Amino acid sequence: MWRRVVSLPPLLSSSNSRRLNQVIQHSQFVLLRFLSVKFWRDSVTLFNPQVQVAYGFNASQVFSTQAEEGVSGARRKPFVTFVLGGPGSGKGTQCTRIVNTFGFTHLNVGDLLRKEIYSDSENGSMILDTIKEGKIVSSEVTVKLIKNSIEANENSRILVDGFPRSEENRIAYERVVGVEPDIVLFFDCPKEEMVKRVLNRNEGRIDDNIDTVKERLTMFSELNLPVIKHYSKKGKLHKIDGTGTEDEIFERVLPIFAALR
Ligand SMILES: Nc1ncnc2c1ncn2[C@@H]1O[C@H](COP(=O)(O)OP(=O)(O)O)[C@@H](O)[C@H]1O
Ligand SMILES: O=c1ccn([C@@H]2O[C@H](COP(=O)(O)OP(=O)(O)O)[C@@H](O)[C@H]2O)c(=O)[nH]1
Ligand SMILES: [Mg+2]
Repeated sequence: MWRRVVSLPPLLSSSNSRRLNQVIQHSQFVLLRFLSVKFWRDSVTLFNPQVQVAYGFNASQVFSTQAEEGVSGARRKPFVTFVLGGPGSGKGTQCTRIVNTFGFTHLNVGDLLRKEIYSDSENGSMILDTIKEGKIVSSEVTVKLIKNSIEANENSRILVDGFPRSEENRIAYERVVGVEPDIVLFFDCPKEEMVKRVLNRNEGRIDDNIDTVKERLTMFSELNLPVIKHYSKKGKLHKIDGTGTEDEIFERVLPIFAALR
């Protein structure tokens, strides 16, 4: 199109025509450069992790969402389930079943913290001491680990196992992540049964001993039960009888997720 315009005017002398041609070619070059720099800048911005964090998305999520949702392209936030219950109540065991049946991703927060101990991170020794004592690791550390894991995850369904363990944990999560969980499971189990299970767990955990489990049960009653009450008031809580065989308990879990399909 540019060339056609240039070749049009017999009204111009050949030197004027050449000059006009040069001007137009230069304009074309400037325009192309402008467009390619703009495209490059937009791409860099989109893939910049800080920008992604600021806007609460990552590029892979944007693109997978577009694939999932067709034309709308709006980001769909993951469906997050918090899984709560005392030590040994069967959270991890039932999460594995939910993953296998409903395709969730399992974020075991205790495991995330234990990984920090073995990865020589700056918080490793503090986390080790806290777990050994049966206390709760500071929200600053835990929420960051959870947020990073959720952001790195491509699955739209996530189980957060063993968090929040206190109201302070819950409030920090909601402030940093910016959303509440969609539903909350609570495996309700008598203390004697929980102690029996923990002492038989046999996974070589430093906190699976009678002194730590006693402290964990105190922490559970004082700090975790208020979180459970909070979600109950909000209508998000599914209280599940955590006694009986693993199969029997999973039978109680099934309808909760089947209803979401
Ligand atoms: N219904 C059950 N009956 C007996 N033992 C169980 C049951 N569910 C889980 N366990 C066992 O109890 C221990 C604690 O279960 P786990 O899933 O790790 O609980 P949590 O994550 O709540 O601490 C594990 O050794 C597990 O195999
Ligand atoms: O959000 C969490 C989850 C775990 N922990 C620590 O990690 C320990 C083990 O947690 P895990 O969920 O692995 O134990 P479980 O309840 O499954 O026995 C807890 O006692 C706490 O010391 C914590 O501080 N905050
Ligand atoms: Mg567990």
